[in-house]
Amino acid sequence: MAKHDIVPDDVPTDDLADRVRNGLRDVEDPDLGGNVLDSGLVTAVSVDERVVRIDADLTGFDEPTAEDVTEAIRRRALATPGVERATVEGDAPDGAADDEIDGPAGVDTVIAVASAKGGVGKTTVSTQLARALAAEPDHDVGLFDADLYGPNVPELLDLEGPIAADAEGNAEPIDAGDLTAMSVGLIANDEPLAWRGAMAHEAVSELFEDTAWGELDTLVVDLPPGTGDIVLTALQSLPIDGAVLVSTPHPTSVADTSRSATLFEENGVPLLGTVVNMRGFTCDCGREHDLFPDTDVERELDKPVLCELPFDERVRDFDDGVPAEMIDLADAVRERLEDVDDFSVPDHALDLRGLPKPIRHEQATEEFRVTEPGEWFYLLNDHDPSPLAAELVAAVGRDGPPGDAFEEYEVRRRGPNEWVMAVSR
Ligand SMILES: Nc1ncnc2c1ncn2[C@@H]1O[C@H](COP(=O)(O)OP(=O)(O)OP(=O)(O)O)[C@@H](O)[C@H]1O
Repeated sequence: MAKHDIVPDDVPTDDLADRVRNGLRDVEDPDLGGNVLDSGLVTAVSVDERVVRIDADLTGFDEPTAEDVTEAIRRRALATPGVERATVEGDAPDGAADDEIDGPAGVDTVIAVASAKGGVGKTTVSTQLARALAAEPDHDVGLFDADLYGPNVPELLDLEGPIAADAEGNAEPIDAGDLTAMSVGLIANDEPLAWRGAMAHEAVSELFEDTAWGELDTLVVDLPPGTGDIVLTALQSLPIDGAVLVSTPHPTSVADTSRSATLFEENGVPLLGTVVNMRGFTCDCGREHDLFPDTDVERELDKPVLCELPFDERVRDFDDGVPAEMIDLADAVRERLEDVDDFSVPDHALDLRGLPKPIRHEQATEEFRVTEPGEWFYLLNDHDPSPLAAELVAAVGRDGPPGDAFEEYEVRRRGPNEWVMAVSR
């Protein structure tokens, strides 16, 4: 029988938090002995109507112990007359942290530029996009060249090392006119770049994290090409707010770009759209030629085309003013960022971060079961919560994929260690 069926309605809720606290004195702290309240393991108990939230400090425990103690706390809270639901939220147990790195504190927005293949104009687009964004008054922009296999930004912007360190020992980005830049090329000393998996991942994330970016409105990241491990780890570890894909209109390039789009979406990185590069050219007689008139990139990728660039010297000119197409691209990127940002998470969202994994599933399904049809259910997690969706579907007696089983269903990554699932039954 469900808990709320056996609790009389006249149990007063005003001192419910005290009664839950008293009950928690029955639960032993497996580390310090004594009870979880006096030992400081439970740091707060709060009540909203009949719903109890208990904050617990689970650091110092291994995962199985954290799981046991969390469950004991939750069950004891649920046994308190008047409690309808109980959730335990806490800091992660030792060893539960993942690979994701925190974003630079002073950087507002991180935009990644990616391509399925090398040579399609990714670096050209990232560099021009950074220049175009920096052309807006009072908009501070950085450019991070994470393309390990072809770090061409120093060459394009005429940048040279050595890289200086600030007082904390962090690398100072190089002044590149209207923007600041950092490149793996600046630390490689012209050596052949034969990076291997783990080393490559560390180089990208460490340089990103250890650069003293300061206060920036936007940081543009030129990712390595492809859909391999390095791109995957880069997009999982860097706090990317939105990604721009660069493709030529050639059908095979579009097909490869579609695979990149899937990879980004599967990893919760919002796709802002595609830049179609080298779409056509204007010949000496002044006539414009579309090289692939039959390719409709927007339809094939089902993503907005942010701009189409001609094959033209102006596009790769970094000395004079920023080409008009790039200013339009910067506007389109800003507009799309507003669309994808439009996803606010209410305070009452169920925050599963820091809880042992088996407990997370139970808490999520229990909470979800008692949401009313039509009511939104939000949960926060520190990694992709999509696998949980099938359990939510089953919890309310439905079947099929969550997109079909629910009225609304969306999963978004909002930054390192922060994923949101929003469901309306
Ligand atoms: N629209 C364009 N018109 C003319 N030349 C272009 C255009 N876009 C890119 N290029 C040129 O094409 C070449 C490849 O571009 P770029 O280096 O930007 O590609 P990439 O995808 O970053 O390549 P890699 O993966 O090798 O770093 C460069 O010489 C660049 O100047």
